[in-house]
Amino acid sequence: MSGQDNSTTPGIVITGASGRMGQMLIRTVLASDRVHLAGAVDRSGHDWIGRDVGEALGGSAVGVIVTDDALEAFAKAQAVIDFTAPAATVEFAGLAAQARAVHVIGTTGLNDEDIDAISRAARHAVIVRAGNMSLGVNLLTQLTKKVAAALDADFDIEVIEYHHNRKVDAPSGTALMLGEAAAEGRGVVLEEVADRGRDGITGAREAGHIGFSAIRAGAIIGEHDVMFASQSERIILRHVAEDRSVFANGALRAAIWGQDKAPGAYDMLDVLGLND
Ligand SMILES: NC(=O)C1=CN([C@@H]2O[C@H](COP(=O)(O)OP(=O)(O)OC[C@H]3O[C@@H](n4cnc5c(N)ncnc54)[C@H](OP(=O)(O)O)[C@@H]3O)[C@@H](O)[C@H]2O)C=CC1
Ligand SMILES: O=C(O)C1=N[C@H](C(=O)O)C[C@H](O)C1
Repeated sequence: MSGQDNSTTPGIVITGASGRMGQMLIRTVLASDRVHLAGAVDRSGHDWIGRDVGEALGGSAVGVIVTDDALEAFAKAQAVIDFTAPAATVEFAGLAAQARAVHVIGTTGLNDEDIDAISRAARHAVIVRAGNMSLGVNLLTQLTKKVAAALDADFDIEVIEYHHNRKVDAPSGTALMLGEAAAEGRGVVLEEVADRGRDGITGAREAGHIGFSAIRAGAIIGEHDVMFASQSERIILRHVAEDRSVFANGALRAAIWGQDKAPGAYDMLDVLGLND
C-alpha cells in the first residue's frame, strides 16, 4: 500500500495510466505528500485493467486498481490529470465537469472543435490546459513574445521542435504555444502567417511568416528552438526537457492550484503567476 494521506490531501486520478506520461504521473503522485493517488484509468480492454497500478508499474501494490470506468473514478477524486489523446480528452472533460473535478489537460493535437467542447466543460469545472506544463517552456513563451515585439519583419521567425519517434502530432503543442507567443509579440494572427511544413518548389520565404519544422527521432523527450534570423545575425531561444518529470511536476502543481479556483479555462501561466 502507498501510505499516502487519503483523508486531507486532494485525490488525483491519472488517465492513460500505462502511457509514457501516465506512468511518470503515477510515480510523481505516489511520491508526493501534498496529494494522493485516487484512481488510474486506462482504455477498455487494456491488460492493466483490474490490476493494482503499483504492481502494473513493476513495484509493490498501492491499493489503486486500474479501471476503464472514468466517471466512477473521477467521482471519488478532486482532480484528473490527463495526458492521453484528443478524443479521450474531450470525453474526459465532460466527465470531469460532471464530477466537478479539476481537469488538468496536457494532451496535444486538439482541433478547434475539441477546444470548443473543452471550453463548454469549463463552464462547470476548473480546466487547466497547456501544450507544455514545464516552467521553462512557459517562461520561454514570454521571452519569445518580448523578442518578437522588439524585432521587425527583417527577422524571420522559425520554430523547430524535436521529439521521439512515437509522437503522433505535429507541430507539437509547445511549438504552437511558441508560435502563438511570437505572433502575439508581432501583433499578427498566427493562422494567417504560419508555414506548417515546406516541400517541393515552395517559392521564397514570405516576410513576416512564422515557420514550423518537426524532427521525429529516437528517444528525444522534447526540445524547442525559436529562431529569429536576419541577413546579418541570428538569435536562438532554446528549451530542452531532460526528463518527463518536468511535465508531471507542472501538472501536479496545476491540479493543486486549481482546487480553490472558480470554474473556467486556465493555462500554466495562470498557475505560475506569469500572466500579465
Ligand atoms: N503538455 C505537456 O506538458 C505534455 C504533453 N504531452 C502530450 O500528452 C499526450 C500523451 O503523450 P504520451 O504519454 O507520450 O503518449 P502515450 O501514447 O504513451 O500515452 C497515451 C495514453 O493514453 C491512452 N489512451 C488513449 N485513449 C484513451 C482512452 N479513450 N481512455 C483511456 N486511455 C486512453 C493510451 O492508451 P493506448 O496506448 O491503448 O492507446 C496511452 O496509454 C500527447 O498528446 C502528448 O503530446 C506529453 C508530454 C508533455
Ligand atoms: O508528445 C510528447 O512527448 C510531448 N508533447 C508535448 C508537445 O506536443 O509539445 C510536450 C513535450 O514537448 C513532449
